[in-house]
Amino acid sequence: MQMILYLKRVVVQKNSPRGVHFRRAGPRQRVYFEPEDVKACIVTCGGLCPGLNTVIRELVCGLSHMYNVNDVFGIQNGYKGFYSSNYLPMTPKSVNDIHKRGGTVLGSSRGGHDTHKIVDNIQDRGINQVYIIGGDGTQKGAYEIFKEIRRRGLKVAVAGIPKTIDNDIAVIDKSFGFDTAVEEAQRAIDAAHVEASSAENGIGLVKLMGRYSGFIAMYATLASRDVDCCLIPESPFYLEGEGGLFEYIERRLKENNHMVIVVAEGAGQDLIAKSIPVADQLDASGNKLLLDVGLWLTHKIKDHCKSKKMEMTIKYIDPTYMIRAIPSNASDNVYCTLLAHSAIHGAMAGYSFTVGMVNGRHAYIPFHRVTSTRNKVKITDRMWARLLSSTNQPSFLSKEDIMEAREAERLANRLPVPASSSEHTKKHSASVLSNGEK
Ligand SMILES: Nc1ncnc2c1ncn2[C@@H]1O[C@H](COP(=O)(O)OP(=O)(O)O)[C@@H](O)[C@H]1O
Ligand SMILES: O=P(O)(O)OC[C@H]1O[C@](O)(COP(=O)(O)O)[C@@H](O)[C@@H]1O
Ligand SMILES: [Mg+2]
Repeated sequence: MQMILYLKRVVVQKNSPRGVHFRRAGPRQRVYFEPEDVKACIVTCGGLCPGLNTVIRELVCGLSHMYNVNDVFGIQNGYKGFYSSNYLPMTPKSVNDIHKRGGTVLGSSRGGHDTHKIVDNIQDRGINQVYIIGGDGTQKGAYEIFKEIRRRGLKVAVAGIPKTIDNDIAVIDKSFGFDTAVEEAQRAIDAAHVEASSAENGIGLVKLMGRYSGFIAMYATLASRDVDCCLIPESPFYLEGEGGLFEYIERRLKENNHMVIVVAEGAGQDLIAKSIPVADQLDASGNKLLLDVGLWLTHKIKDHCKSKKMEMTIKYIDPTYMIRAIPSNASDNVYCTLLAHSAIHGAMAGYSFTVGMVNGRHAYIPFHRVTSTRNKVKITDRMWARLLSSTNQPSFLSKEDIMEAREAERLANRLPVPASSSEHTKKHSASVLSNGEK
């Protein structure tokens, strides 16, 4: 069984003359597996995300209702559960209500990916469909499992379903749970706004998730309209001097008596490291553990205002785990259902892949495509420009920084050097092209 690519023209990217084609997701006329021979398992890995239980439910119910597959098992607590825990039998009845709960009924974990032990167990237990729900690390793990399965010549389909609250998975339009997280973040921003506006020179500071990508912070800011400044990892900022954060805070407080700052957890890590030098620490999966930018900023702002003899109050709200521990909202529930169904159709057809929506269409994506890069906010793109104009915050960038970021983006996308006068027009038409199939 092979990963089959490029049969259906679904996605055409602007820079590749022949385009990059992914196979369109959906039911196939002919399936590879006989339903009565299927033994499927489901695992959830990495951090939590709204919608995990919905995906699990729809995998179990979809396999049963669409293909009459009833031998489905849950792997407990992430990858290590393949070789260290009992496999849980799952039925449509046992998962009937789980989509109403946050978290994952299967449990999750970081670390513990031992490819050989995992594939040994898949082989010994006669599993022939493996559904793996998780983020970038998990999809790398799924690819390793797929390669080992292929090396051993096993007839096992591996279906990756990308999850991450940070929305940092490459290629796909959006990860499930992201909308729910942005919606929940509004409650924290509202609280920060109420606290700030009820004090004299009040500052509300909200920290949101986003290790390397500031999508939650950016969308939560755009949605709220109460935010005066949004800080994300992709846009370095500085505190002191002209155009710095302190100057902006002073101005905003003078103008409006209060302000709200949203900071993504990965923002300003270089600044913190400079002021509090500590050795890098990693979690069990090898991800860098971040220093608390919210707490650090709170102290820095307080110290600055004290040195300027400015009376002020700052309230720091950290809702990070609250926004990912809730059940998914209606639109994420629908999205989770479609992803689960696409995964089932692909696995039944015998493919191995990561499933996802690409330019509005569900597609089967080769694992390496989603694991080789990370989706990040482009600070030279329209969305970040919209945010800057909605908050009125400083960009913290010099003209040189912007040119440098544009050049890096141009090189990464292998775009031609723009003629300066027609640069905007060219960029615009290229973006339009990249968003459509034709
Ligand atoms: N490069 C890799 N190769 C194999 N497994 C990996 C790799 N990176 C992470 N994993 C495994 O994937 C799981 C989840 O990874 P992690 O980074 O914690 O979360 P996420 O998948 O959400 O990014 C962990 O069990 C980890 O051991
Ligand atoms: O404390 P934990 O659960 O290890 O994870 C915290 C991290 O998980 C995230 O939610 C992302 O997790 P994933 O990599 O699992 O998608 C980050 O935003 C955050 O830094
Ligand atoms: Mg990750």
